[in-house]
Amino acid sequence: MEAEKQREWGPKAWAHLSSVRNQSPLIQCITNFVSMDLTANTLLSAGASPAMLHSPNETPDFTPQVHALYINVGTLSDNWLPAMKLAAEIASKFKKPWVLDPVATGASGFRLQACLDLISLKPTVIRGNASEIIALANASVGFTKGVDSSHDSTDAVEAAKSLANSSGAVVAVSGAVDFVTDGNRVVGARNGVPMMQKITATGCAVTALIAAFVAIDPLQALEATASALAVFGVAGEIGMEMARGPASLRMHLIDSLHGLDQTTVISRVKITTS
Ligand SMILES: Nc1ncnc2c1ncn2[C@@H]1O[C@H](COP(=O)(O)OP(=O)(O)O)[C@@H](O)[C@H]1O
Ligand SMILES: Cc1ncsc1CCOP(=O)(O)O
Ligand SMILES: [Mg+2]
Repeated sequence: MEAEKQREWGPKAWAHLSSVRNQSPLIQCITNFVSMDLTANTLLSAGASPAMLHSPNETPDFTPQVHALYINVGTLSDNWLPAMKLAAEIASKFKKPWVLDPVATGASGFRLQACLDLISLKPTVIRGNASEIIALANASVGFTKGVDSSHDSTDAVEAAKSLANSSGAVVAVSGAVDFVTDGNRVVGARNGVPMMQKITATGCAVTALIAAFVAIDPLQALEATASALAVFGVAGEIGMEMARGPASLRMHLIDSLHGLDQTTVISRVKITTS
């Protein structure tokens, strides 16, 4: 029964990737300075259309036209926060899915409060590493080593369920296993390689990919999120076969994501219901 369920995920993940390629959803990204390049290139190599527009002067015109919005607080500053909140409000008003990456949310009270305020604007999906999801679920500063996690993803499954229940969002915790939950169901995506942690902004990039997958399947956010995480992980695995270290993995990961075919996705995606 479990093996049968797992076999259903490969075609599902392929269907999501194919739809992104066919529909090329427009994704507005309000993201950090570190991640802009990798995020835009990840979206392009998956077939989506990234746009890094963040001015509150253009958000009222632009956000209603996008297929999904991505907000990432990685290099948060006072003047960017109102722009993020405005974009989230407009996305919610126009029923556009939007996705939050709460980078280093436990690092300061300012960052934590910013993320809690953004979560009150009803994101469709929240994706963080284990320390970020634990900090949000506890609404407490601490738990984190800057932008990197000091916990394993398995440590954060209960926190993820609790955050999903309190926020109404699908919550994903990345790590060796990427867990995705709506507060009730929990699935685990078991693709990827540890070297992905040695490239800055892979977390940011996969959250953007989640936004693209949710853009083309907004009513099944859990399935779209798990598919995006698994597909990104498969691209990392194939990239690692050619890489000599983090810098070449970054290049090969993007190439592999661009070149993924049906047979590869269906045979390599590992998603289980836990
Ligand atoms: N130990 C690991 N094994 C396989 N993949 C991993 C591992 N750690 C992280 N990843 C992958 O790296 C990407 C970034 O995740 P992570 O490092 O947890 O996020 P962040 O960069 O936000 O801290 C995700 O696609 C995740 O699945
Ligand atoms: C290093 C760094 N500092 C602020 S944002 C950022 C990038 C974090 O990227 P990720 O969360 O994907 O590792
Ligand atoms: Mg991160």
